[in-house]
Amino acid sequence: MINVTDNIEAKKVDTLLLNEYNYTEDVLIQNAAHSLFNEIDKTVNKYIVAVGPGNNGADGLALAILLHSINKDVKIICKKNMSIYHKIALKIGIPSIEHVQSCDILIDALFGFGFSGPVQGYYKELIDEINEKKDYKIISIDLNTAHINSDCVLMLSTYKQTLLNSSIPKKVLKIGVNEKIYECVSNKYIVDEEYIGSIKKEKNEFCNKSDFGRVKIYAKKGAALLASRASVKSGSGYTYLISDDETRKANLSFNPECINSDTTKYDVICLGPNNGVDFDYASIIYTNLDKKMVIDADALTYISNNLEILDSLTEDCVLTPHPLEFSRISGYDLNEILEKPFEKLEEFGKKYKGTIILKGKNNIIYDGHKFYIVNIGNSKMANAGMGDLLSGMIASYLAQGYKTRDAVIYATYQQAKIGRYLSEKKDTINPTDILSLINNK
Ligand SMILES: NC(=O)C1=CN([C@@H]2O[C@H](COP(=O)(O)OP(=O)(O)OC[C@H]3O[C@@H](n4cnc5c(N)ncnc54)[C@H](OP(=O)(O)O)[C@@H]3O)[C@@H](O)[C@H]2O)[C@@H](O)CC1
Ligand SMILES: Nc1ncnc2c1ncn2[C@@H]1O[C@H](COP(=O)(O)OP(=O)(O)O)[C@@H](O)[C@H]1O
Repeated sequence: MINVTDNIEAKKVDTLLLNEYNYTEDVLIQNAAHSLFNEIDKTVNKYIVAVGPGNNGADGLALAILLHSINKDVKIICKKNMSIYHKIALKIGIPSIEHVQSCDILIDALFGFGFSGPVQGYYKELIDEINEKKDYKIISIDLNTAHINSDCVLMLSTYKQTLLNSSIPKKVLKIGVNEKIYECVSNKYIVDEEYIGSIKKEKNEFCNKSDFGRVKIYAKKGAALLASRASVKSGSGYTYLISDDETRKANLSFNPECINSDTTKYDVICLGPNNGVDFDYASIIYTNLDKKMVIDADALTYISNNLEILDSLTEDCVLTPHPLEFSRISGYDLNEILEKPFEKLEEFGKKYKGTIILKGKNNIIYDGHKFYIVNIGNSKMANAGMGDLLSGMIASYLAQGYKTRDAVIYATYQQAKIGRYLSEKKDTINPTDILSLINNK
């Protein structure tokens, strides 16, 4: 998985690599430049590198030197940079220009994580000029310098936290440092295919349906159909729906594999999708504390009026709020949650047991120790019922024996991955579209 760092953590990584592991700035800059060089489009000819005063600028200069080595038409705009790469660039004849000219790619190597706003004077004027003249593609190194209209950001070594809220295309490039080294600095990770592959459970040839657990869902209306169908399709051995007559009747034709009656034998309960807020969730929760539990939607609203329930939750409980539901159960201000989701989840997670997922573009999963971010979904998925579907999927993977945290990660990733696949074909992605593709190879 890829570590996520805010600016303070990125600086700590820098210090750690230099002081504890004996890397030098030059080794890191060289590694960064080679990774950038490998990634950058070399089918075009004209490049301009806008160079800032620090190491972000040095990365840009080292890249310019590599582009020059393969005879590309590369120029630099550099008012000041004390690194050796500036001297080399000038010595080998890379032209230094003062104003932006026509080119194919402009590389923004002005500022990285060492920047602290606002930008004024010379750099402000240069940035305005870069944005104004734009007949080129702008590629930013590590972070897009304030207000630059970047087309792509190539992050170095870690995912930069501020870019979680940006829709600019981006990629993390390795710079020859083992990711485990970052673990003592950051506990935030972007979930990737590699991690999903490592937690995926394969089915034993001699298995039986009872090996894949029993899910009992308390839900009503369309939400009940979505959650229970998602549980069935994600592979739980048995799914039971506890609901009203009308819903069960509809479920019979929509979801024939689901069992429309109660059971005393089950491993997981999923509480809440459109189940009403006047239901007695407290007694179900208190009598099932030995089971795994997914608490969603109306059950979360009920808890916000019965907060003492939070104290009894176990490590095997999953809360699945969207930001407003999280605000209701935590008492935190909604804007504060949106601005500082990690801090707020940590504050909440230190008080109560279990795993929580804060849903949205960035699904942030916190298990009391680490944050796992699933950010491959898209806004076409923002419509009612998506959360109900997710609850059913999480319950299903819990029943199949996934660790609590991993069940949430696996379900969220599968849902978002289908959403990503469908986004190429559709403008709106409904939960039923996702349902039809759950478990497809
Ligand atoms: N460790 C790693 O993982 C690796 C990191 N690497 C690279 O290093 C980058 C970080 O480098 P960095 O620390 O030198 O900071 P950087 O972003 O170049 O800016 C600092 C300069 O900007 C100046 N400045 C700041 N704000 C300003 C303002 N508002 N207006 C005007 N000036 C302002 C500031 O001035 P000062 O505050 O010192 O007066 C200083 O001169 C990182 O993003 C990545 O690209 C790679 O090389 C390889 C491995
Ligand atoms: N902008 C977005 N980008 C990606 N995924 C989104 C976005 N908005 C919502 N989602 C997904 O949709 C679901 C929203 O859940 P929720 O708000 O509880 O929906 P509902 O209550 O209608 O079931 C989550 O799984 C989330 O991942």
